[in-house]
Amino acid sequence: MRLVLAEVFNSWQGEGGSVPGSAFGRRQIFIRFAGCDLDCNYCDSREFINASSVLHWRYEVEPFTGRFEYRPNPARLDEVVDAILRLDTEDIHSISYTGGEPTLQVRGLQAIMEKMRELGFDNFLETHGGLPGLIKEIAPLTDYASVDIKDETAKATENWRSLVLREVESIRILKEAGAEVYAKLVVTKDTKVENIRWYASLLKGLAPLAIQPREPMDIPMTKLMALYREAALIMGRKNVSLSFQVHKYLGVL
Ligand SMILES: C[S@@+](CC[C@H](N)C(=O)[O-])C[C@H]1O[C@@H](n2cnc3c(N)ncnc32)[C@H](O)[C@@H]1O
Ligand SMILES: Nc1nc2[nH]cc(C(=O)O)c2c(=O)[nH]1
Ligand code: SF4
Ligand SMILES: [Mg+2]
Repeated sequence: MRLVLAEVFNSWQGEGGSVPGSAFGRRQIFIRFAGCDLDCNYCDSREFINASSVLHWRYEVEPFTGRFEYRPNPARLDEVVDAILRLDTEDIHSISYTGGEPTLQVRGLQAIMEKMRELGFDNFLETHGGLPGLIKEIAPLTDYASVDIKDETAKATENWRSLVLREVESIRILKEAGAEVYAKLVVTKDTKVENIRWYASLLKGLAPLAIQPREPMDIPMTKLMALYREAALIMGRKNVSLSFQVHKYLGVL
């Protein structure tokens, strides 16, 4: 089994806010897969989007040291598991599978999620949710999931509305498989209120929503407050939270 990875590191989960299913503030070991089929204009992992150009993966030998060992891609499953276990600080809430888009390598993702569950870890999936057929294959191995709802302003793909509907379908699949799931929505100063209403109507009664300002932040607080309020009026005041990328403020991966 081979995996094309970007990096493996141990950090605090910096996103998700306080919605049920969020691991915000918890220790996680992150496996960042290379490759993505979308093109969000704000993506902070753009260097890993084209998997064929990611010739090496790296793992941080000690958390927060910025010291890495580099290995050639594709990675063997056993060497990735070895890197994870070396990074285990014995306070790990779950393993976070992110990227790029982890579900694009669904066989490798399945294999490592199985292995980590066997070793007693919970699995946390960070996904754009645009591939419900692949989500179906790993849903039984998923304990927690953050599924992005790509706002129109992300310009992630041609047919944006169809992507959002597929993301909602992925949320449904993960919930039915027993995972704790929340939706994450990156918003900008140009995010439209009528789109917030549409997302909130799709998510109402299905999953809570973490609203995350795009970094570097360009959205005025009054606008962020208005978007939050629109979502809460539709979804219920206990089902919406803010989420900031706190790891960027801490200066950690
Ligand atoms: C890099 S993506 C990888 C996982 C998956 N491809 C996705 O988009 O959900 C991880 C998370 O970072 C968020 N993200 C990426 N760049 C960001 C930025 N500049 N500001 C805020 N959130 C960002 C994404 O929206 C997503 O929730
Ligand atoms: N600390 C930290 N928390 C994160 N939450 C989601 C991340 C991601 O890139 O998927 C991420 C990340 O890159 N670092
Ligand atoms: S889906 Fe995720 S990895 Fe892909 S471009 Fe968007 S934010 Fe980046
Ligand atoms: Mg990140």
